[in-house]
This record gives sequence, C-alpha cells and structure tokens, in this order.
Amino acid sequence: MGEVSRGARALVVCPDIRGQKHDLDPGARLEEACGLALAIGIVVADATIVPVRQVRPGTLFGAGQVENIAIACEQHEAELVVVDGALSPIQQRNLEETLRRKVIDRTGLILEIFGERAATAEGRLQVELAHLDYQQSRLVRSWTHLERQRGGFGFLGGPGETQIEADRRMIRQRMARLRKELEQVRKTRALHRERRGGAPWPVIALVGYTNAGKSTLFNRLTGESVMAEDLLFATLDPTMRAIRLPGVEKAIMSDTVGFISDLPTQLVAAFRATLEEVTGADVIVHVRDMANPAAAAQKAQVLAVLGELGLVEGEGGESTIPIVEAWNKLDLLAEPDRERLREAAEGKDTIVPISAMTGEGVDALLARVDRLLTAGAKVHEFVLDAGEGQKIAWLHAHGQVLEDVEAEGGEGPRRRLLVRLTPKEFGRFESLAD
Ligand SMILES: Nc1nc2c(ncn2[C@@H]2O[C@H](COP(=O)(O)OP(=O)(O)OP(=O)(O)O)[C@@H](O)[C@H]2O)c(=O)[nH]1
Repeated sequence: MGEVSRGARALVVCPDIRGQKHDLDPGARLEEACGLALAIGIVVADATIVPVRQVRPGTLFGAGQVENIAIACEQHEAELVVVDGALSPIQQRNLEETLRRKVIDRTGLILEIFGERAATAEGRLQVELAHLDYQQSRLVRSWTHLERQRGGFGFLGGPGETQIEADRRMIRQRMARLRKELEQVRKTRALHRERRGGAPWPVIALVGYTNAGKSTLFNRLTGESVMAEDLLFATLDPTMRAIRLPGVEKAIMSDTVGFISDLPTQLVAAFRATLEEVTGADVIVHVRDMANPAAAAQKAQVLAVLGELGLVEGEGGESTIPIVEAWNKLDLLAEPDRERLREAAEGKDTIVPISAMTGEGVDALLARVDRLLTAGAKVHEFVLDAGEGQKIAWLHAHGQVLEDVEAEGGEGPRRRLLVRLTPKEFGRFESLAD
C-alpha cells in the first residue's frame, strides 16, 4: 500500500453523474473527499465538481472536461488527480495517460486511509485483502490494453499476457494466504475477547463520521500526559491510550476509523474489521459534527453500521453498550444555534454538547462517561488469603475499597475486603480469579 506520498499536491474532482444516487449532495461529497485526502497528508491544490451527463466508457469524463482537468492540473501544479467516484481500470489508465499524472479513484483513496488506520490484526489483513483485490482488477487493464494494441480478440499467449498472468497468480496466492491468516486471527479472536473480559481497565470507544472531530477529542483527552499504560499499546496500536477518570481511576480510550458515505462495497468488510474494537467497549462515545448540515444523515449511517455490528437495534433503539453522543464543534455555531442545541441536550443523559477544539463541555462529557462506567456499582465482600496479593492489589486498583481488614478464623492469615465494583469489573475480577 502507500501508493500516494504525503505532501503530494492533488486536484480533487467530484464527478456528478446524472441519475446516480448518493447519500450526500455533490458539494458535501466534494468537501468530504477533500477531508479524506487531507487525512492522509495530501495537499488539496484545488477541488471541483464536474457534471457528467453521460459516462464515457474510456475516460468517464467528456474530452473537453478532461482537457479542463489537465489545464487545472498545470495551473495548480497538481501531481495527482483524485477522482471522487469509481473509475474502471481502463478509465484510470486512459486518464493517467492523457493527464500524464497519477490518478486515484475513491476506492483507492479510502484504501490508503484504511491502510494507515487499521489497528487490529484482522483490520490490517482485511485491508490488505481489499487492496490486493483492487490491484488484481487493475491488472486487467493492461491485459485489455495489450490485446487492443495487437488488434486481437482474446487471442492468448503473448509475452505480455504471460507476465500479467504471473502477476495475477502471485496476487491470488497472496490472497489465499491472507485468507488463511484471517481465519486464524478470527479463531483466536474469541479467545482474546475472553481475556479482554479480564482486561485491567474499561474501554471507551470513539466512533463517528469522518471529520467529526474524533482525533481532536482523543488528543485532548489523552494528550496531556503519557501514562505508563500507554507503553503497553504504543507499539501495538497508536489509537489506544489510557486516561484517568475518578470513578474507575483508569480507562482505555480507543479511536476508530471514521465513517465514510457511499463506502465502496469491496471495502465494507475491511471497514467493519477496523471497527472490531468497538464491540468490546464498555461505553461508546459517538462524536458528531453539529456544524455539518448533513449531521442527521451522518448519525443515521453511523447507527446503521453499529446496528449491523449488533450494537444498536434501529435508530434510537436499545444499545447493548451505552452510547453517549458528543455534539461537537459547538464553537462553529452562531449563538442561537448553540442555544438550540443546549436546550435539546438538556436533561438528556445521552447527549453532551462540546467543542473538542476549545475544550468546552469536555469535562461534562468525561463526567457522563465516568458515571456510565460506574453505573450499577455494588459493594461486594471478598475474603482472600493473604497470599493472594495480586488479587488484593487488583481490587485496590480497580474498585473503591471501603474496608480492608484482617479476617477472623481460617487457617492462615486472611483479609476481608468490602469493595464497590461495577458489574463489568466484578466480571473481570471473577475471570481473573479463574
Ligand atoms: N472549530 C472546530 N473544529 C474542530 C473541532 N473538532 C475538530 N475540529 C476540526 O475538524 C477537522 C476534523 O477533525 P478530526 O479530529 O481529524 O476528525 P476525525 O473524526 O478524527 O476524522 P477522521 O480521522 O477522518 O475520522 C479538523 O480540521 C479539526 O481541527 C471543534 O470542536 N471545533
């Protein structure tokens, strides 16, 4: 992966194809595409919507439009063209030839992002699979091209074809190997989950649409101090960090890849896999960009995917994991709109208006999360052998210890502890004990 280098100057082109339905209007799509490009370090030199009345099989755009794109590339010194739509392999190749520049389409762009963000082993494998699948389809173009050059009609056996066949075989073999690895990862995942049940700290997962402000919030909440626990994750996963919360003392915050409209179908599995961590979370924080006119549509899409992961049942439905909505970018709104949002959120346990940028409301959000994590906490009595020091230490670290005294009776020295624990923590302690 990594076909596009950071800092590359790009022209972002959003084809508005007549009769093609999208979740967002062309302007919003163009904005989203620029955001995606920025997210992987591409410099957007210029961005434009190109209305396409009739798709040209060879180039997607009409000849005059391609010429305009070429002129814009020169003008803005763009070395790359990002087409925010699907290009057939032939279209991509022809555009690259005419424009004498690298051209990537929406699938290619999103693959780059997923490649950068995939955090789990399964996520990485899924993204690589999707990428190989994409590459494999791109090989066809050369084959077609060669065939056309010779003026042949499917006559096989030329030297070019042999090379391409060899490439395809290599890709197929690699894909088969990845699928096996994936199977293995899935088998062991269940096991990991079980162990995660006994993970030392509760997990808070940040989810949200791309550009909603997850990373900004993540950095604000976790950026102040690097905690020792972070070292556990640093090499494994840069999107997980420890934070301090009064009720549970410590929690792990996990950032996830952003949701994207009109996700190309071949990328759906890869995207789901990058969200795998969410299913093990104790609380989900759904970060929403309330300054975005498409905020409501975005929320519906996020809930739909969480629903498919088995975490929510329909809009506004019951969720198996508590969800808090962080209504973000409050600072971008005019006072009457801010007021309207505050009123709408008032008295609702599940909504906290914030600005990840200025920090407004962030403490309230943390307090809400803390409360959810400690909800249902009960006082438990434990009588443990003094030799079970690890367990005693665990209870001190994770629960609120109300009493820790020497216990009467028994053979050796024992301790009696009264500890307030959440049901989840109690479960963790029990699995620790096994
Ligand atoms: N004004 C304002 N801008 C914000 C706020 N939160 C985030 N942003 C900006 O919004 C843009 C996107 O923020 P990110 O934190 O990268 O968003 P994200 O949800 O992590 O995006 P993906 O990584 O694409 O999923 C950045 O330019 C941020 O500076 C906020 O509260 N107010």
